[in-house]
Amino acid sequence: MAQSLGLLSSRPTVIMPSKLSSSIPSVTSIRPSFPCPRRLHALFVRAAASVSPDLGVIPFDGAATSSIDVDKVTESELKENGFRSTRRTKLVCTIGPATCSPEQIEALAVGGMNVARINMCHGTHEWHHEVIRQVRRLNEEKGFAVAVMMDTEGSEIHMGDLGGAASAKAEDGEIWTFSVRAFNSPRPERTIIVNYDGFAEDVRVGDLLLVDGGMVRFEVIEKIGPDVKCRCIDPGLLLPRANLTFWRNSRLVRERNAMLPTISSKDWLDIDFGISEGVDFIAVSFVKSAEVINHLKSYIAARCRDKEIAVLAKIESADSLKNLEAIILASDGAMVARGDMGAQIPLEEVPSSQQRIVKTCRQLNKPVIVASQLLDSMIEYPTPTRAEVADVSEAVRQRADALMLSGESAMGQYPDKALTVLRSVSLRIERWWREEKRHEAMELPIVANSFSDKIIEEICNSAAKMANNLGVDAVFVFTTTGHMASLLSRCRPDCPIFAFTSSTSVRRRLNLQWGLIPFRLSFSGDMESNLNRTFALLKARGMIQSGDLVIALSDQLLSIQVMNVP
Ligand SMILES: Nc1ncnc2c1ncn2[C@@H]1O[C@H](COP(=O)(O)OP(=O)(O)OP(=O)(O)O)[C@@H](O)[C@H]1O
Ligand SMILES: CC(=O)C(=O)O
Ligand SMILES: [K+]
Ligand SMILES: [Mg+2]
Repeated sequence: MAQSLGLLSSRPTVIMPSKLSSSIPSVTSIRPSFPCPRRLHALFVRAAASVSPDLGVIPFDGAATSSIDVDKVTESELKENGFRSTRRTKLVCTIGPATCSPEQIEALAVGGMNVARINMCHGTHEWHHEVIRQVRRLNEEKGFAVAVMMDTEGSEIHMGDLGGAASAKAEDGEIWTFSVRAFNSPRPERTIIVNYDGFAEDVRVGDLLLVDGGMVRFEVIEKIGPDVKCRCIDPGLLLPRANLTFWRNSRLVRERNAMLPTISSKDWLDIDFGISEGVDFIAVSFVKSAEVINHLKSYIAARCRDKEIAVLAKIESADSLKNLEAIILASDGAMVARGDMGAQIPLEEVPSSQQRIVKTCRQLNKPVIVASQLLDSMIEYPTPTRAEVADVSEAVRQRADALMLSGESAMGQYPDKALTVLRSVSLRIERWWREEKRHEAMELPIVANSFSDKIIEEICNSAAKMANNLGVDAVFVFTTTGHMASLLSRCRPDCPIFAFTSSTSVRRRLNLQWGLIPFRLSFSGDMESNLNRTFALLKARGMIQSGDLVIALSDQLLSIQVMNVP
């Protein structure tokens, strides 16, 4: 069932502007017949049009005005449970062998996936292309707004694949060889290929070699040319292309590998691929400084003028924590990549780093994802551990924008169940904290760097405060660039935020941000008519009801209105 319905059309097809047939009523005939909304309080903050040159009025597009894009899942959630109970925390799923079929991707979307992540450490461009195609098809045919995030490999040291094996078990006391040799013939047993040529020179006998942040540990016992012999001291499962770090005297060793570029030659090719595929986000692994983010952003800007790709900084190294504020300021968002982070800083420092990153992102108005091992045991088991549920709750309580599944959805046995756990824990914890009014207010510094942005920011702060004080059902924001919606999200109001944008790509990018329910809708500079039409469209689909109290904002008019749905 298609999810882009004309107001008066019951045709079960997607109505794309170009495909609208003459049988669809014209704009004038679909105007709702009820009178304009009764204003409880009408507050207009109008500023001269010149303050915001980028907020031009979108041409009134007759064809597109008759429809609104929303997916069936959002629609039925709103219908059945009302605004208040919608999930605010967004969910990112890594797509892998367990979830790459069209049916599996759809099951994830239905289960609440907001962003699909593809990890360029694995798979071919053809494989990733097919995944992206499936996500796009789902969006077009079913009205979803699932964004695609490409995650770069980065040039940190990692193992090669395991000669086709899905995993290998390393037992206590076993001797394994780590080598930079290229083996043509079948490789000898217990041999692991390392991607970094300087490996044998950099390690020393006595060093500890940590696989995957310490999931398996080895001690270096001998170096023979390019081969490094190691004894397993903490047994475990080796996974293909797992990350490797080495430690000396309890400290992470940063030898020449510290000089490896953040974006490798292979990463640049992957980024070109991502640009050509029109991915929505590029997450950069092992960011060390803001420069690399600035460099990538100008690279992207020079190559795609018509579409925007947001750049997310993955915070997973000691360097990235050192330069945190500058990196986040330069980026469009960040990821707390706890997997590698736990291999680069002491494990006991990971929780406080997470809290610091989440807070910094919120203050700087950048979306933040908490990632890795949230439900790790669900790779193998159908129920999470209590500790995992507590970990998910903590990230929700910190009000991170999004939570991410890695192995749980990429190669685990219970991807859908893992997503259900994230969804239900998020909903429950959000409601609990909201009802008990347990959230501490956070000081939100001004992020605007122009006067027009400052106006928008003040409007959002005031609207969020009003929304809480008046107990409104939802804030509606008509946003061209998405910026106003994200500033509202930053305030983390008690009610959900309906974000209307005429751009499908802005809609997808907004889907990563806390509390936003993004809709695609063409709108004009005339708020009266925008509101009437939006109310009519949403009411026709049962998503709002007469009497609902809403606050409506527009980034074109710079206005705040409070009203009951007529
Ligand atoms: N496209 C893929 N093809 C095959 N396996 C995959 C794919 N994506 C993920 N996996 C599997 O899922 C596991 C966990 O996912 P993922 O690699 O995303 O973890 P991660 O810790 O987030 O990675 P990284 O730190 O490299 O970004 C991987 O070790 C791999 O076995
Ligand atoms: C997600 C990721 O890259 C990590 O946790 O290391
Ligand atoms: K990666
Ligand atoms: Mg990582």
